[in-house]
Amino acid sequence: MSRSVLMLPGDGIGPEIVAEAEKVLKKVNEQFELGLQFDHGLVGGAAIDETGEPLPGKTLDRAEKSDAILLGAVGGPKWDKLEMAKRPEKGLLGLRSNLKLFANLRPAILYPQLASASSLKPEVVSGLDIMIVRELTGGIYFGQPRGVRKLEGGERQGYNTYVYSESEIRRIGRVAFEAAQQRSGKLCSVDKANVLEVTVLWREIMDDLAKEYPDVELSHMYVDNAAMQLVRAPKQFDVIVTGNMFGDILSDEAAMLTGSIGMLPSASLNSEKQGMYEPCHGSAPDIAGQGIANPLATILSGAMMLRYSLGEEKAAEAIEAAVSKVLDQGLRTADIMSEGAKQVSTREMGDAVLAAL
Ligand SMILES: NC(=O)c1ccc[n+]([C@@H]2O[C@H](COP(=O)([O-])OP(=O)(O)OC[C@H]3O[C@@H](n4cnc5c(N)ncnc54)[C@H](O)[C@@H]3O)[C@@H](O)[C@H]2O)c1
Ligand SMILES: CC(C)[C@H](C(=O)O)[C@@H](O)C(=O)O
Ligand SMILES: [Mg+2]
Repeated sequence: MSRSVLMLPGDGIGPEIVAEAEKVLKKVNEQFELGLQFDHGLVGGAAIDETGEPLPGKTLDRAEKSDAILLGAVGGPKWDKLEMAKRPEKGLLGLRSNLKLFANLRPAILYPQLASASSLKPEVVSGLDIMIVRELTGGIYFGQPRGVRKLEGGERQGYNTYVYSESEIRRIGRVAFEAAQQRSGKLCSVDKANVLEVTVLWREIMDDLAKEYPDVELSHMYVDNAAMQLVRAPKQFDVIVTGNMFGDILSDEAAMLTGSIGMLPSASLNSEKQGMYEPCHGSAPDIAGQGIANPLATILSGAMMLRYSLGEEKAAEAIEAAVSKVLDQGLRTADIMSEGAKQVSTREMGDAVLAAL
């Protein structure tokens, strides 16, 4: 059976890290006879430069037809002066909303080899394994109305709208409860229900859902406290479920517990389990073109793709084991470098994973 994977490298370090993930995926494709066909497309700034649009129709069409997508990152200062609707990030958000990729899974796992790279003391983070379930196609990112308007008197006012419907909350809630069932049975829902009505409803629906999952212990936490607890005692969390913007912020925070944002992969799924896979980090314009970016988050996103969209658990585990092996060998990109380790480039890291497979 032939399945198609669309590679969307994007901007900045995107092409550098996707090239390494592609090598790795092609190798497991051969080893495990997966029958994957690889195609490439344009998104973000790269697409603007070529076509004038951050999400060209051709890319969306291919994305809709593919079994899974691997995306690098989009954005960068070159396009920051464009109006919002034309920015590279619109291409990414357009893919997420058009493909209805409402469930964003962001696992923050500390590899024991990287304990000293974590922002926290080893005893606070050792064994850390958190799953952040972020709602991805709603909330303040997509709420209407939005924009910048002129007030009486001429002053301008920027505005966005934070909305969630019951059904949107319920469907992401189910993903999180099911994830908790498969893990330790603990779920923490993060909101701002002391201030925002939209999250009062969020909390109510989560409580309602909890009745259907008696084996899951549901707790609630305000987002400001959750941000603090993540750096105070992160191992109290197993699965976290939250809205689009809070999830964006908390996942970057959680990344540093694992040593680097360059270690955090993600899966964005729709109800058909079609998925887009991407590292949680951005296009890192400050290090683009230098060959020093960490490709592991993207390589691990490739493993998530094999697991969640392609049903190839063995191949996914092989990639994860290979990543662990290169870390055992003491190989580190600059962002996770520590004393006594050997610093390698983006390409050398990809080659090492390839060799470890
Ligand atoms: N999914 C995405 O495509 C995505 C995600 C986040 C940000 N962005 C975009 O990326 C651009 C830059 O955003 P930013 O600087 O706020 O965030 P960023 O994640 O690109 O970079 C933040 C910091 O982390 C470092 N970093 C990121 N990835 C790394 C890696 N793989 N290896 C080593 N270091 C890494 C960068 O060098 C930088 O110092 C913006 O245009 C933003 O909108 C895109
Ligand atoms: C680039 C941006 C639109 C995106 C987001 O905010 O979702 C990014 O920060 C992410 O975490 O994937
Ligand atoms: Mg982000």
